[in-house]
Amino acid sequence: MTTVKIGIIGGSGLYKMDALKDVREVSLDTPFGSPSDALILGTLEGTEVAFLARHGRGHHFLPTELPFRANIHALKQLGVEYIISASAVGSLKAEVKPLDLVIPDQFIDRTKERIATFFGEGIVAHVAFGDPICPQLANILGDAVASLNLPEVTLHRGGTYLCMEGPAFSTKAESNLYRSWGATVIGMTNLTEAKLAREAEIAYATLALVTDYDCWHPDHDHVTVEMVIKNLHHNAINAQKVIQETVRRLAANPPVSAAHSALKYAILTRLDSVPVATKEKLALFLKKYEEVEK
Ligand SMILES: CSC[C@H]1O[C@H](OP(=O)(O)O)[C@H](O)[C@@H]1O
Ligand SMILES: Nc1ncnc2[nH]cnc12
Repeated sequence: MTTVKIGIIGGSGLYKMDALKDVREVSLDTPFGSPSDALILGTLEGTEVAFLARHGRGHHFLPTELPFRANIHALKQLGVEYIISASAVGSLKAEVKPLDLVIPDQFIDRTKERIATFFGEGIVAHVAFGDPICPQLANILGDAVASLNLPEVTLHRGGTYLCMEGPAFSTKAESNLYRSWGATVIGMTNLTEAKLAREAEIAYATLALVTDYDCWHPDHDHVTVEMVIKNLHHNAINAQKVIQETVRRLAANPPVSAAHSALKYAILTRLDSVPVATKEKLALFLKKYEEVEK
């Protein structure tokens, strides 16, 4: 199979990358079911990348229904070492305006109905997640945004992404609570994805595209899908420019990331005592450590 080091996960409003060349589709199966859609392989700035529409190209999956594990496993199967995620978010701070770009460096978890690990069924692992976003990849993403001088867009490097369950948007009381916690933006997808990427030893960073002020701002209407879609169109154009520039920089200088060895000290279970079926399911993640244990 082709090896692809850079994966792109497109969120709401980013269902394809127009600049991709030599485009091919691959439908992959995984021990965790089927990914959200076929993976789109192609070259961007001369570098082979894999693109996946997080909710499917026709936006079929609720955040809760997303096959997060299959998506990350499928990217790992291709050889992906870096994931650039693009996501629509609401702003929880006055200075972070719709159409601004945020590169979060932290998460707060308010999800409740998701499986956010590949482990279990006879194997226990606890990955470090104090820095959930790869700082090196986030820097490259930030530098790419800064170099583009996008009109009317402010870049915010760092910030906390509060990940809620959805699908309904927040109540005003919730939105204000998250503001009191210091959260910067709110969305429904990225924390789960970042955790699984870490377990899969893939460096992960997010380009968060602000579409609204959620429902807390006294001078702005409460978020609606109509509002999000209107701003997403503009955001999707910016997102593609940023991703293209990020891929160019990343391919020229791929950084070493702590994420690439996240499992080194995380697995508590002796691999020779793991049930065969579990070992087979996780073979893609464990093979490098099995050789060490032998
Ligand atoms: C369309 S508004 C809510 C929807 O948008 C965000 O999606 P994504 O993170 O995939 O860009 C948010 O998380 C919700 O899923
Ligand atoms: N206000 C909001 N809350 C949750 N997810 C969002 N995605 C875009 N805007 C959002």
